[in-house]
Order: sequence, then C-alpha cells, then structure tokens
Amino acid sequence: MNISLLTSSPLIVEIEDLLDQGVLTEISLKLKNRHWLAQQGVPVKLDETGLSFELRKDVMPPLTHLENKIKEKTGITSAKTSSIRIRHYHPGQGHPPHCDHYELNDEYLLFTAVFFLCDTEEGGATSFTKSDGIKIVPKRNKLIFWLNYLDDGNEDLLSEHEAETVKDGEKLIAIYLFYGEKSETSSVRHFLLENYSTEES
Ligand SMILES: O=C(O)CCC(=O)C(=O)O
Ligand SMILES: [Fe+2]
Repeated sequence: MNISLLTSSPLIVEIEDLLDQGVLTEISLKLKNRHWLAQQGVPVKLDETGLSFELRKDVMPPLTHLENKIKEKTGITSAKTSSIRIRHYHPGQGHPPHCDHYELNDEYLLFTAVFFLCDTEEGGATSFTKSDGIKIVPKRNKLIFWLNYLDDGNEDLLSEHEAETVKDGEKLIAIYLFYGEKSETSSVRHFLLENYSTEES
C-alpha cells in the first residue's frame, strides 16, 4: 500500500493497492451484474452521467471492510457514511463540474472518497477543475480521498471536480460520502498533513 498527499489545497490523498486482488475481482463482477443487483432489490439509474446506484453496505460486506480501511488511513473518528454510491461509465459518459457540498439532517458531507475498481483505457479522469491540472487517472485498486470544507466551516471551493468523459474502455467506481459535524474537518486535515506530507508506504 502506498499513500501520498497529492495537494494540500484542496487536500487530496491517494492510496494505491488498497484491497486484495481476489476481493477486488469479486466486488467488480457483482457490481457489473445487473441480474445480481436486481436480486438485491437495488434500483439503478441510467442517464448521461452513466449508470449509478446507491448500495446498502449489508449487501456487500467487503465494502464495509473498505470503509473501515478508509477511516483508519484518514484518521476519521466520528463521521459516518450515509451510503455508498456506485458509478459505472462507458464511452461518451462523464459527470459535469460540481462540489460535494451537501447537508443532511444537520450533518455535512465533509469528505469524499472515490475507489477505482478498474483501469480505464482512455479518459475518465477525476479532475479538480479549480486547481490547475490536478487530475486523477482511474487505476484499479486506487483510492482518492478529499476534504470538502475548510477548517473555519466554509466550503472549500477548490474541491470542485468533474469526471472527464470516458473515451475508451469503462470506469467503475465506489464513492463513499462521509457526513459529520464540521468540527471533524480540522482533526482529519491535521492527521493527513502530519502522516502523509512525504510519501511513505
Ligand atoms: O466519477 C468521478 O470521478 C467523480 C464522481 C463524483 O464526483 C460524484 O459522484 O459526486
Ligand atoms: Fe462529486
């Protein structure tokens, strides 16, 4: 496992080789299997941003394992994920620029994690549109994690991002949305800067 801080403003951390290959293959095959999803009663949505659906953690225990790993590696102590969103893009599909600034039952979407379940032949990078050239190319078994708010509670506008259009191949990701109280932002930022300012394994 290799963890590095890509930038500190917006604060983005990248973790490579997160899961065992066998577990990764099992998750990917299930998520691509429409029959299996229907059996689990998962409604899917298809539009110009590709196929997407929310997944309850109990239908796929390895996703809870992954969530626990994300928490451990990022120093999250109290924020909870409300759900896991899967997105599956094919050529011609992408997602326009936006910020992940949401409020739900008095909690805020403090942190977003995107886990890449496959390589993409061409295109499909997650690109931070207000931060010169910060682009994360999809790579199987890689996770990126970023902070959506500043320590003073304001939205971090530099966290704006888009999914560039997939040109060739496919892109399959699991997105973890961590909601919590804004006061957790500064301790996570401190943890990440302290632990990953220089590359380490
Ligand atoms: O597909 C991506 O790389 C990002 C998706 C995203 O930003 C979102 O679902 O909020
Ligand atoms: Fe987003």
